[in-house]
Amino acid sequence: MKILTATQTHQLDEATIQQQHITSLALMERAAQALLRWFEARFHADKPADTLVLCGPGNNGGDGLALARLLHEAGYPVRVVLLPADKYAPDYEHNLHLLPKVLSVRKLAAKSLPILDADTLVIDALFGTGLSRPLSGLAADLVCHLNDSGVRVLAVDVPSGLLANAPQPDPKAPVVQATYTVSFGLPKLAFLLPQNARYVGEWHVEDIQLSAKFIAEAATPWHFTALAPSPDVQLPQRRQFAYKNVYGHALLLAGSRGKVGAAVLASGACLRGGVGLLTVAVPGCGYDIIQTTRPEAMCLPDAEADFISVLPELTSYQAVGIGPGLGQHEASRAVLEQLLRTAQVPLVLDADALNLLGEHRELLDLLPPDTVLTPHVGEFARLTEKVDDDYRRLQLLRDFTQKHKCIVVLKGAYTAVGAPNGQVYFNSTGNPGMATGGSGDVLTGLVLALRADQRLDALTATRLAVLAHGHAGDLAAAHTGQAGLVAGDLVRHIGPALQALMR
Ligand SMILES: NC(=O)C1=CN([C@@H]2O[C@H](COP(=O)(O)OP(=O)(O)OC[C@H]3O[C@@H](n4cnc5c(N)ncnc54)[C@H](O)[C@@H]3O)[C@@H](O)[C@H]2O)[C@H](O)CC1
Ligand SMILES: [K+]
Repeated sequence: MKILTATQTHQLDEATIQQQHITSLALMERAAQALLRWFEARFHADKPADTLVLCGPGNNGGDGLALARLLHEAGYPVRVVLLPADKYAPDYEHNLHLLPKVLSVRKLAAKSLPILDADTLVIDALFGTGLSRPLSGLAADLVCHLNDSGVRVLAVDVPSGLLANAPQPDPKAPVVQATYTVSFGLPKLAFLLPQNARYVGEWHVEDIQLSAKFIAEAATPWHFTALAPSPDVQLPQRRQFAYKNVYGHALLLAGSRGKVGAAVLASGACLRGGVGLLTVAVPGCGYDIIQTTRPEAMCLPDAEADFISVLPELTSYQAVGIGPGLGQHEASRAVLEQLLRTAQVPLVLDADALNLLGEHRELLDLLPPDTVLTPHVGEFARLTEKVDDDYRRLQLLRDFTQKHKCIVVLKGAYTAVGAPNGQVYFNSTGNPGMATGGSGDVLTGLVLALRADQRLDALTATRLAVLAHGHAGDLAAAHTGQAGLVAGDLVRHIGPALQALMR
């Protein structure tokens, strides 16, 4: 699913109107109907005692007016407050005239900000994608009043004051802190960034049949990898007569004294990820552990007891993963360097392999094309630079993957997969329960399994692994709850998660 800019979103509206031979007013009515559908599904069981619709002067306000009418017709108690302006959008004017006369409609004045009771539900239809400058004056006062009141807010399209796809030009200007945001057609980039979570709240996208042709042709680096209604990336069925070579033989280098658990988790995920064969290279102290916990895997113990010091001979493998629990011993750094210099097969680098790269950045020039790196934000900062702004971090991600021709999985909520051509794919699955030790090791094992799979290209394999990892987390959390989720639960749910991604 593509993510478009505010400008492209306006063009998309125009294209929809032209291609479908409808008026802009009819498209606004569709948007309002979609909002009503969401509203009824969410609130039918606990109807708000009071719904206050705040309308700005543009089409976002027009959506609000149309929704106020529909809510009134559906029997909800509704009040409307209008933000005064020099000029109003034509469809706003039209919907204002369509409001039933019995509805309470008043123009906002500085001295009479609306009274907000705890059980009021506010609909924020002040500004949408047409926001052209930070909020000021009466609009800013109203938004501060709203945020201070602590009432529930449903933002129409975007929380007012928030730009859809760019950082806030004035960090001091207020932005609506919505409880819910209901948007149209496609998600907005702003929804996916941690720095905006407190404004966006729980977000949803409602279909309003926007032009599929325009969306297909639109150029954008941003994508959202959805699981439903059908997965954006799919795993081919296993063939009845396929040999295990099709699924590849993977080599995993992982573990050091006290961190052999990382090797256990990553190897479990690799096996559950459908790899044909798995060999795990561990320090001597990990031999019995791997042989006992993962009898399906072969094990190569290192001569050193506590860390990995020798790169195994590589000719039998279709993919190699390195990093979980590896430690940062100089001998292990040398193994990493030798791997980067000699490997002829896909590589997956995680955890301490990334920390070693960060410490020895000259090694970045050795990365073979399509190598997959799986840093969290801290590890990514060590590879690039520390930044506070999420938009800036996304730019660094695109620069890094294009410069090094690699794939970076930037882990977090909405994990971003950056491709060598600069495209970025945000993941839709997963939950906060996955912020727990070992979760990343599981992802590494799963990426490794799918990189060894001879049927998949590098980007598809990586996106599939990220989608399945998050889905496994969602399936697991349904049993354990988020707090009770541990990384081993993810491994156990990889099978069903991959099954849901089957073509
Ligand atoms: N496909 C869709 O997404 C649809 C979207 N719709 C809705 O339309 C808005 C976008 O409407 P637009 O008229 O372009 O912009 P806004 O309503 O967001 O605001 C424009 C309005 O406000 C003035 N303005 C801008 N910034 C400020 C400011 N900081 N202070 C004061 N005034 C400001 C500007 O000059 C204009 O007058 C979209 O979000 C959807 O909600 C359609 O209804 C249908 C389909
Ligand atoms: K809004």
